[in-house]
Amino acid sequence: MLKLDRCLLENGSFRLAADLEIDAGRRIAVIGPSGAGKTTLIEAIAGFVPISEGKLSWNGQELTGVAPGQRPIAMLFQDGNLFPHLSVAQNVGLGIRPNLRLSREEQDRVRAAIARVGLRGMEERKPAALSGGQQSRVALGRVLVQGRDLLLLDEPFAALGPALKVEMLDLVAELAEETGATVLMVSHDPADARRIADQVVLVADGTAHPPMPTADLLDNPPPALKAYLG
Ligand SMILES: Nc1ncnc2c1ncn2[C@@H]1O[C@H](COP(=O)(O)OP(=O)(O)OP(=O)(O)O)[C@@H](O)[C@H]1O
Repeated sequence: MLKLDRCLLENGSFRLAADLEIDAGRRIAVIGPSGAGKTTLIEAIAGFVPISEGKLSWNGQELTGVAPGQRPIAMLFQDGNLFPHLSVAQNVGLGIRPNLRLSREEQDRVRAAIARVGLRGMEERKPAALSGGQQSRVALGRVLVQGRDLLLLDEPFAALGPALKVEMLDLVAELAEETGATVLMVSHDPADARRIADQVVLVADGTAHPPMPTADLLDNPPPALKAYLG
C-alpha cells in the first residue's frame, strides 16, 4: 500500500495537502484542474518535491527521506526522455544501468522488454527512425525493465493521436497486470481514466483527495471537477 499520512507537499510557494492510501496493484488516474497540483503529487511521491509534513510510505517502508533513485518507483514522462544518439536497446538498457555496462543476463532482460512492448527487430534503430507510438513503446520498455513496484506516469501519451493513445493505455494496463505494478497516471482526459483506472485521485482546492471509484466520480463529479470537465 502507498500511504500519504497527513502529508504537506511544498512546490515553491505552492502547497498541497494529501492524506490518502492506495492499495498495491491498483491503477489510479490523477485528475483535476490545471495548476491544481497533479504533477506536484506525482513528483513528491517520486522524491523530487519535498514533503514538509507527514509521512510517505510504501508497504510499511518509509520513503519520506529516501533519495529518488532508491525508491521503488519508475517514471514515464510525456516526451519519453529518449536519447537521440542511442539505439532502442541502449535507451531501454539505461533503465538498468546508466553506464550501459550490462551483463549477459541484463542484456537478455533488455531484449525481452523490447519484445514485450512490440519492438522486436528494432533494437539497433535510433529514436528518429521510429514513429511517435514506437518511441512511446521504447520509453515504456525502459520502465518495464526496471521492474519497480510503482509506476508514475505524467500525461505520458498526450502527444499521440487518439487511436495510438488507446493502444498505449491498454499496453500499460496489460503490463501492470502482468507485473503487479501499482500505477498512478496524471491525465487531462477523463476517457483515459475510464479506460484503465479503477480509481481516481481528484486533485483540487489544495488537496489530493482519497481515491474514489472512477465511474462514481466521473458520473457524479463534485463542483471543482464539474467546472473543469465542462
Ligand atoms: N517550482 C515551482 N515554484 C513555485 N510554484 C510552482 C513550482 N512548480 C509548480 N508550481 C505551482 O504549483 C501549482 C501546481 O502545479 P502542478 O504542475 O503540480 O499542477 P498540475 O495540476 O499538474 O497542472 P497542469 O494540469 O496544468 O499540468 C501551480 O500553481 C504552479 O504554478
